[in-house]
Amino acid sequence: MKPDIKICGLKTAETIDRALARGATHIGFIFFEKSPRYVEPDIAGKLAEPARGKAKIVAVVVNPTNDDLDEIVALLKPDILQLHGDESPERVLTIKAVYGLPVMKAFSVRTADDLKPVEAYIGVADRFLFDARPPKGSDLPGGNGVSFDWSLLTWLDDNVDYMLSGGLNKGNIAEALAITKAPGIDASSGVESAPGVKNVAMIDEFFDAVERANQPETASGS
Ligand SMILES: O=C(O)c1ccccc1NCC(=O)[C@H](O)[C@H](O)COP(=O)(O)O
Repeated sequence: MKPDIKICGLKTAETIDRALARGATHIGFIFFEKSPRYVEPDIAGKLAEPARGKAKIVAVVVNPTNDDLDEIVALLKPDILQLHGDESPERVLTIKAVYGLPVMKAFSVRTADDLKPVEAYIGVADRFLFDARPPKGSDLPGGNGVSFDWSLLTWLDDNVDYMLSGGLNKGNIAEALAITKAPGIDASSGVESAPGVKNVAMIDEFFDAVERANQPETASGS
């Protein structure tokens, strides 16, 4: 089955249009000021308008305060909040109750142990996003362009709904999907020509690679 496809860290109308035209199911805006993908909430709100009703608008936040969320929710009107920090299950429940929005909880993965905390969020978060653990020295909790061992996800129960993330690009997405059968995928650096600079040709190439990976195999001899 074709996975949901999220293009994250968008900052321009041109790249949002291309992601939508190619069938992105989710578009993400980054509200982490140190990121080269950071956008002011009011700008993100304007950029997101063409996507409304076509793709889910995702606000990516890291350990947000209530004031942060008040502003982002008012100006962006997201469909989903992606919590990409150390938010506890209790904090996730509070955020869901206050804002009435589904939450996608991100986890940084390098070893099997990194998946143990997931259990406490089952039935709490609406979806998970499994990203690679940031490399040493990185200031960014996400958007580092590095992958993790995808086979770690094969233990997951079929009813754990998630997006696979971390260093996905046109060259590795077929293998990532073959190993994980992920119900959703997320790409950022892999469709950028420089940190924070999305590239329409690379967006096209990524979607082309996903389409190729999803073509049914033709029976041999037919
Ligand atoms: O992308 C960022 O700059 C970022 C900063 C702070 C928190 C999260 C961030 N990204 C979240 C995402 O969903 C990215 O798409 C994900 O980490 C994958 O990024 P990449 O490895 O570059 O494809």
